[in-house]
Amino acid sequence: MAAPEPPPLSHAHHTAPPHIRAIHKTYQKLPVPALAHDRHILDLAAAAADTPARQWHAPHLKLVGYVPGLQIIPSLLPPRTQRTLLSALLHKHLSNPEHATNLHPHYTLPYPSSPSSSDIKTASSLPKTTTPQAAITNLYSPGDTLAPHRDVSEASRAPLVSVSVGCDAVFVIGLDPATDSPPVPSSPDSPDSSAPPPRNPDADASAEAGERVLVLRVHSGDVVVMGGASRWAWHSVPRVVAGSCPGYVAGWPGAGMGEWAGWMGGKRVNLNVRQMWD
Ligand SMILES: O=C(O)CCC(=O)C(=O)O
Ligand SMILES: [Fe+2]
Repeated sequence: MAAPEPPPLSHAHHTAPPHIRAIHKTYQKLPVPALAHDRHILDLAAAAADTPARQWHAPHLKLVGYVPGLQIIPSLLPPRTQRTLLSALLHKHLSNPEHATNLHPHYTLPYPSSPSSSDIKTASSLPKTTTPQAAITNLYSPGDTLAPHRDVSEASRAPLVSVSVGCDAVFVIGLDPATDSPPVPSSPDSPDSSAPPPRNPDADASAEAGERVLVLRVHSGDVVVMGGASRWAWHSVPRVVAGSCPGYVAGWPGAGMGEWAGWMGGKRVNLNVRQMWD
């Protein structure tokens, strides 16, 4: 599904539509225990543990209906690849002062040895829909949020590829009925239709009003691909869930890190891969 025309760069300054801002606020404030039971959140890991009732789960699931073109690939990166990716990002690339980040003025860290280039190659075996020409590394702690926005700075319509490592997060994504054209329903034969979206009466009512929003719990190793109409969709991260980091990430990078041991146990890293030009 090809993405529509990119919005003009000036749209980077637009404010998110009210329904996206309202949903973002709701999940920013929801108590942690309530998150686990919230019936609007699509949690593919929970669904996988509950397969008979949730036949729509598939290893390479494409969801259509709420946000067309959005692809969610649960657990694409195996644990070893996630750890290699962390070493490549945090020890090799971001440790280089030439890649000035907002962390550099505050920290001088002892870095362990960098992964070899063959390890990095393995870590970058991501969907081939996008030629990686730029990437953003977002580093979150519980309490951090990413406000609703659209990524409109790229001249290419190629999908955004978003990789999660560490603590779980709530990811909100939706279209603006005032400016986004209505989604094209998929034909019964299209691969997208193999996975109907979960039923949710409230969400259906809001979807009828054109307010198509998906609230997703993303886990370590998941990859979200924003192609088609979802390429220019509004999205946000209202929540990073404390205490949800898997042990194999919390234990990275291993022994000998002194006070930094276990540091990743309270973090989420998002690698947002982009193609800038066609
Ligand atoms: O952290 C995420 O999952 C999303 C990051 C994002 O939307 C961005 O970097 O533009
Ligand atoms: Fe974004």
